Amino acid sequence: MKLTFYKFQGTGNDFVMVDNRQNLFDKKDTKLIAFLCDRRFGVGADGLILLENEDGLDFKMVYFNSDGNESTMCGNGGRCLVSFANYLGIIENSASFNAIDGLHKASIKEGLVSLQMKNVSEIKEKPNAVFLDTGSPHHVQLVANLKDFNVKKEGARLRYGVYGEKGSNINFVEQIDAVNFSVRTYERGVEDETLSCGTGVTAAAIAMHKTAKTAGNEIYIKALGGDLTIRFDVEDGVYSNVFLTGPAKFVFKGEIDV
Ligand SMILES: N[C@@H](CCC[C@H](N)C(=O)O)C(=O)O
Repeated sequence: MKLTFYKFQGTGNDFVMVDNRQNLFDKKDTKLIAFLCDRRFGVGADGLILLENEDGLDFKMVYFNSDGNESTMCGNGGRCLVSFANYLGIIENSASFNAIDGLHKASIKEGLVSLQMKNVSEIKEKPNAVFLDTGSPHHVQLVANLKDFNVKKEGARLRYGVYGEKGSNINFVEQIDAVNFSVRTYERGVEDETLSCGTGVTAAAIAMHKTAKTAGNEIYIKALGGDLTIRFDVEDGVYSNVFLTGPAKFVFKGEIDV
């Protein structure tokens, strides 16, 4: 059987997209999803996303990591899915959709996709790191000389050593100036560094504000695969109106034997 797929990327975080509005895709087929994400034998991606119907909303997002397992929210994936919905003609420049962490609103302007993320209030400050959930769990840690930092080795050590089997994504951050930061992320479920992680840079921006490394509420992040902006309001320790903005682009469409 042939499966039609679409490849999208957001700051280098790349995804296989499948239009599953007819519900034909077997979500329990972990091996198939891992195969489609495999960079040597399949299409190649950090994750796979199904676009499905949702009553009263534009669509529903179902996200799987490249290991084939369904996971929690993916910020760059959500932005790419909005771009995909626009490509399919389901939406024009705005969208409301459901994901595993609830309702998301998004807009497309001047080629950039802006996605509203969940509110964040529970933020755990540890001696050398911050842990918070921006739709997915994130450890955020400042390091010196991020460019030469061994993200894969240290990320894997913390992911399993501190957070166990359930795990966490691990973000390493270097401050550039008052509102600019560089971030590199080790993603669970990919079990490697990716070029960018949307929920990760959102977590990094909030963590930097919470620990007074910045007083800004518009933070600019350099990921390996490109630049992202995070804006938020904060009142009584609650971060709301959190928006993640950046490019989300169509790469190619294809068919694969499955
Ligand atoms: N790349 C994502 C995060 C995807 C989820 C993550 N790997 C997990 O399982 O927690 C993003 O852009 O947010």
